Amino acid sequence: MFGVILSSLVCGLVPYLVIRALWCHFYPKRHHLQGKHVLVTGGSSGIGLSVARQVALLGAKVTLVARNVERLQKAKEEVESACTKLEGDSSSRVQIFSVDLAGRRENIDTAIKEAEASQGPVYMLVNCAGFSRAQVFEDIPQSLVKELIDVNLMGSFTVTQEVVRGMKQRGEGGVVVFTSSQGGLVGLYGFTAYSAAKGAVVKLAEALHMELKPHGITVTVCYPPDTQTPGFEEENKTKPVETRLISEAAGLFTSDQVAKKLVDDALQGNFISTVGFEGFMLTTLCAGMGPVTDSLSLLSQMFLTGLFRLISAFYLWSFSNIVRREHEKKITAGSRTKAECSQVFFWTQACRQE
Ligand SMILES: NC(=O)C1=CN([C@@H]2O[C@H](COP(=O)(O)OP(=O)(O)OC[C@H]3O[C@@H](n4cnc5c(N)ncnc54)[C@H](OP(=O)(O)O)[C@@H]3O)[C@@H](O)[C@H]2O)C=CC1
Ligand SMILES: CCCCCCCCCCCCCCCC(=O)[C@@H](N)CO
Repeated sequence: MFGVILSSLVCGLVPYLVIRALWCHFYPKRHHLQGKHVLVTGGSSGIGLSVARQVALLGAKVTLVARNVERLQKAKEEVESACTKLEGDSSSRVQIFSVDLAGRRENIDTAIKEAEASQGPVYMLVNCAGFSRAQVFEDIPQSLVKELIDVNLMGSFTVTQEVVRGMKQRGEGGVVVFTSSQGGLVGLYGFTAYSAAKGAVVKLAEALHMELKPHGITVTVCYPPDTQTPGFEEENKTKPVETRLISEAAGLFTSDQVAKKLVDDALQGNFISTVGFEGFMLTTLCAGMGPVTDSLSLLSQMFLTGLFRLISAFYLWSFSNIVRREHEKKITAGSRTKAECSQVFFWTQACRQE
């Protein structure tokens, strides 16, 4: 009986996913970017840089915001050279601003005002600036918790506040994108501080979506899995083995794959954007009472949540196996060291006695 239900669900899933992929591809876009101003925070590297390249290729004027000036300059050249085949002067297409989004609010406000003064009002804002650090709970210094929240949550909050004010006044609609993470939907080993910061971004986006809907401004949240970027390389230098093994369950993608899906979803006005089958299952399962932006996603959530909850139990079981195995390894290694220590102890004692 259970087998019949499960196999019919799985058989239904394949054609459904094909229809879904076709729908997403051919569904008409709600927003267009030709000649519009797109501001990308974290646009000098990784996912943000890929987003900047994609929107520039769609004819947008782009502002990149980050701290390091050399990386910004290099990113500007990269985006401009990607656009050489487009009509018009590509050198005036991209401008850069060096601002610390975890820093003083006046600097952030001034940069946005200057960016709008030269490229026109921001039509699309992509909050991509952020970082992650994985560490065991009790080892995380307060300063790191604060920094993770300041950059990932408060940075997005402040920039969006400033941009949305203008968007609402003009009444011409717009797009706001937040970058959370799959680790913002499920709390993972090593990500106590990071998951908290990225989870908060999701709730900020849900509430803002409700406020902005009557103004024709759509909100999208991107939930990337592990993505090959300089930020990811940095995270890997100190990441606990448990975090690495668990995260690997959702696969590894390129920043172009994540950015392409992000831009497609944002232009269609979809609230959720993710890549990969695990991403699809996770965002469907965790839809909760998030906004309904397209009927196909609502359908998946209605019919697949139960099945995906069951599947999640298997994933969680394998995750706890990873954690237990690593825990046992540490205990064995620990007791071996203790045994070695005591051997050394006896040996030195014996030497002393001699
Ligand atoms: N790569 C991954 O596996 C995943 C990434 N994400 C999220 O996607 C986003 C992009 O990540 P990714 O492309 O990997 O990161 P990168 O480190 O490659 O790029 C981060 C960008 O943000 C900028 N930035 C960081 N801190 C600040 C700050 N305080 N003020 C202004 N700009 C800042 C960086 O420039 P500069 O340092 O010069 O300021 C850089 O342009 C992040 O929010 C990340 O958490 C989510 C899930 C997975
Ligand atoms: C039906 C249920 C399906 C469940 C699938 C579960 C898969 C969970 C894996 C979560 C991966 C989290 C990666 C976070 C990456 C990240 O944010 C950092 N790399 C940032 O740099």
